[in-house]
Amino acid sequence: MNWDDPATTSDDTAAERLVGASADGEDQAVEAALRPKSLGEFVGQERVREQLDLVLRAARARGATADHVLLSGAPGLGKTTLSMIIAAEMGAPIRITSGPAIQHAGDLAAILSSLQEGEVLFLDEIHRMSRPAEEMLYMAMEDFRVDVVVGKGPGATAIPLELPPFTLVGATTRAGLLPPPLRDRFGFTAHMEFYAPAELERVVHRSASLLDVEIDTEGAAEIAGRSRGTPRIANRLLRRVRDYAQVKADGVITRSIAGAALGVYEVDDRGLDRLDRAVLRALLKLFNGGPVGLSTLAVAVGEERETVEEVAEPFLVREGLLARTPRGRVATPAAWAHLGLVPPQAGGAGAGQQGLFGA
Ligand SMILES: Nc1ncnc2c1ncn2[C@@H]1O[C@H](COP(=O)(O)OP(=O)(O)OP(=O)(O)O)[C@@H](O)[C@H]1O
Ligand SMILES: [Mg+2]
Repeated sequence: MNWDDPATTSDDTAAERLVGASADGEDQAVEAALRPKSLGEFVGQERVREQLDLVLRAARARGATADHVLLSGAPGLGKTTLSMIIAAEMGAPIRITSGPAIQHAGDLAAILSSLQEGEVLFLDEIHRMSRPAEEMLYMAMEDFRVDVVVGKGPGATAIPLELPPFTLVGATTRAGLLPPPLRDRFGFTAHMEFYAPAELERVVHRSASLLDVEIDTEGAAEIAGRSRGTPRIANRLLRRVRDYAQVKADGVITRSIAGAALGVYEVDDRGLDRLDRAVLRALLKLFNGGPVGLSTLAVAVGEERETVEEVAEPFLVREGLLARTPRGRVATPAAWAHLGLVPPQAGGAGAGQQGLFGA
């Protein structure tokens, strides 16, 4: 597909973008090797780390099972990693499942009743659990008990079942979607923030050394700066830059190698990819910076509304390049600057034309 040409249409889903935050097949294969195994190894998130350290230390000192923990944050920020660290720090086994995998309360009852004392139950995408399972979980979390319903209709009876104490670690990208009774049953909620460039630099250095790749300080900074505040993206960009360094150079990653490699993959110095830039370019060039409706903008870049709204816009908004207003999408001054264009009002009549054939 050609995102540079606003007229090109495509049914591509942009799912395999290099700067996408969710895990692709290759990520899943290598992530296990790159996952920090202890709180000490976990880079950044100082506040969350400190709070969690206290929770876990106190529980250990009491010889008790740790309180239930809710991890909320965008994809790729380290929720699964932290859940494994919690188990490791408690010296406890971990059972991993997810909201969508638990469709019936019975599925959950089976898991809960087979837990060992002190075990960590990691429930990923907890906001996507079915309603009956959710209600069963309330009681399990609070009273370490479930009611198993036997039989159907008027003859059905609930048999109470005692559970061993366990630690539920729930993860969600959408904490706002959790019903308050569920949210309230967690003893501790960790809000994971996007990482600062310096933190991502440390992630890149750490991963490079695990992958046995040589990288200098500036090379790591270059990758970190394009990683959208997300360790998963930093690790993925590192792998692509490593390939480039191996094929085109001596394998050592420097600033110029990283820049050239990510240029090949069209990830710019701010971490925008072709889709992001196509949306911005259409907004600036075709609609003079807006406001323009989402549907019109989507047609202009030849994408589905949802792709523009859910794939491109969140990062553009976060970067302060695009604003969603009641009248439509509007480019900010930073957007004009990023694409090297001059906003119309700044230069008088016709100024928006400048750079029309350039950028
Ligand atoms: N603080 C960190 N330090 C070092 N590496 C990290 C850190 N956080 C995440 N990573 C790396 O980023 C990758 C993605 O992390 P993880 O799978 O834990 O994200 P997630 O929040 O569970 O994402 P999703 O919402 O998609 O499930 C892992 O390979 C891990 O190695
Ligand atoms: Mg995860």
